Order: sequence, then C-alpha cells, then structure tokens
Amino acid sequence: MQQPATPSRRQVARCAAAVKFAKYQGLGNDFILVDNRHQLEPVVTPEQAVKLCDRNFGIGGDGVIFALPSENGTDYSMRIFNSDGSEPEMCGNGIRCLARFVAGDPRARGAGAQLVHTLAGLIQPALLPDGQVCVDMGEPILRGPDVPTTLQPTQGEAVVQQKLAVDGKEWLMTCVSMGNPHAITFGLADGSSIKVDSIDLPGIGPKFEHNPVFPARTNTEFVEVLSRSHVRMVVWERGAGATLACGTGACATVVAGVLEGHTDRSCQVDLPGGPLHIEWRESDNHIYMTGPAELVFAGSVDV
Ligand SMILES: N[C@@H](CCC[C@H](N)C(=O)O)C(=O)O
Repeated sequence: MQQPATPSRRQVARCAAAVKFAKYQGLGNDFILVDNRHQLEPVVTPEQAVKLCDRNFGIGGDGVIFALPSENGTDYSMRIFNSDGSEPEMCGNGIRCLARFVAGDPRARGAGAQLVHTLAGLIQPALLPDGQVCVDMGEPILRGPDVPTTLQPTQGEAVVQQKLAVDGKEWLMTCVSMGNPHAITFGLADGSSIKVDSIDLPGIGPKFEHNPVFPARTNTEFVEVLSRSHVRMVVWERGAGATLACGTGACATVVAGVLEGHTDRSCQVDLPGGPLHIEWRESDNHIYMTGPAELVFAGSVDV
C-alpha cells in the first residue's frame, strides 16, 4: 500500500506562512497593508493577492499594498497589487493609508512628512493634525493613448479632448497619467454632459479598460461638473473594477477639468465613498491631494 506523502519542511513552512496585515480604507477604497520592510520581495505573490482581496473567500480589498525597504534615500518604498493581481504604478488612496500605517499608531496625528519611492516616482504624504493625509503627488503627465508628453505649466490652457467610440457613443476623453493611466470624460461629442447617476459602470467600464487604444489598459473617470470648484466622479479602475474612490483618478480629473476649462485648480471631487480635495498648484506644477485614511482591522492570515 502506498504511504501518504509526507510534506517536506519547505512545504510545511509555505503552508503555514502567516502574514501580518492591517486593512485600511480611504473613502471606501480598501487595502490590505503589509509591512514588508525586512525584505525586497513582497511576501505575498500576485496570485495570493487575488485570493486575499476576494470579498467572499478572503479578507476583501481593492488591492494589497506593501511598505518595502527604502530606495534612493527615501523613508520606504511602496508597491501595490490590484485585486486582479496586476501591478499598477501608484495608488493615491493607498498611499494615504500606507502613510498612516507606517506612522505606527493608527490614531497618530501630525507625524510629519514622509518620502516614498513608488513606480510613479517620489511621492510625499504628510499626516495632518486632524488625521487626514495631504499627499504631494508630483507632476501630472498628459498623454494621448500612445505618445506621452510631460505637461508644462505654460500649456495649462490646452484642450486635449479626444473622441473615443464606445458602446455606440462618441465620448470626449482627456488622458492624464499620474504615473498610472487615466481616461477622463465630462461628456459626449454631441455636447451632452455626464450625469454620474446614469452611468452603468459595470456595463461600460470594461469597454474602456480593455479598449485597444489603451495598450496598458486604463482607469476611467466619468465626471459631472457641479461648479468650477466642485465635481462628482465615478470610476472604473483598471484591475479592480468599480471602486468607491480613486485618489490618482481624482487628481487626473482635476487636471483634465482645468485643461478642458471646466474647473479651477483647487477643486473638491465627490466620489461614492466621500470627498477628496485636490489642488493642482501653479507654482510648482505639483498636485496635492487631501483626504482621510482609516484603520478597519488588523490580523494575521495564512498564505
Ligand atoms: N485606487 C487607486 C488606484 C489603484 C491603481 C489602479 N487600479 C491602476 O491600475 O492604475 C487610487 O486611489 O489611486
């Protein structure tokens, strides 16, 4: 009779690997955060991230985010896996959450600024006395679907709408990169404006995300203008689907709003999960995003 195979020590160790995590949310955009500063390689693989993000069989989240060892003199590095296992360059709500997580005590107030290395360059979150986090997100990059161009302040008035046919309609899109790609629409080529309540996100979102004009896929923002300093936005995220908020998406929305002449440089962006304040500062061409980040719970999970 064949004996049942005895698992090797290595297999046992892998089965039993417990990963400590904290789940945070920024306006309902929720993440599983892991302190990975002891080693360069994330302790969770993209495949394991998909399982951890599953809302029925896992912890549940829009992504898994790692604080990694410092690079280039920064305080630490950040990487993220989307809930589909893909790796984006940046995450605005996520970096606010990570900044509070790394600061230690989730109730810590005003712990000062951090310098974080990301795949989108250097990003600087600062914890505010009221518990919110203000992030210097760096400079936006304006690009059409294929040719990236660094956006200079002197080009601030340029209109960059491009027509894109999706679902039998011609959408006017402005594409802005915050390190990760965003396609923003305020309306259709026939002159009609977006009403966010009438957008069928699950129906239409994937048709933008996987449109061949976006070789790296895209995040898509549908924006309704309430005033020059106040917009509503819903988002279909690359690799995560409909989320309650998207920080990089809110930043890209205000850049597009300024370029298309809809908004001022300082603007409140209302998302399904709540408001973010965005300022595209003229003096340095950087975008500053301010919003909340809250601990949901912490624990340990076997991967
Ligand atoms: N929710 C994030 C963006 C996360 C990355 C995005 N799904 C992508 O693939 O680019 C944010 O708050 O910015």
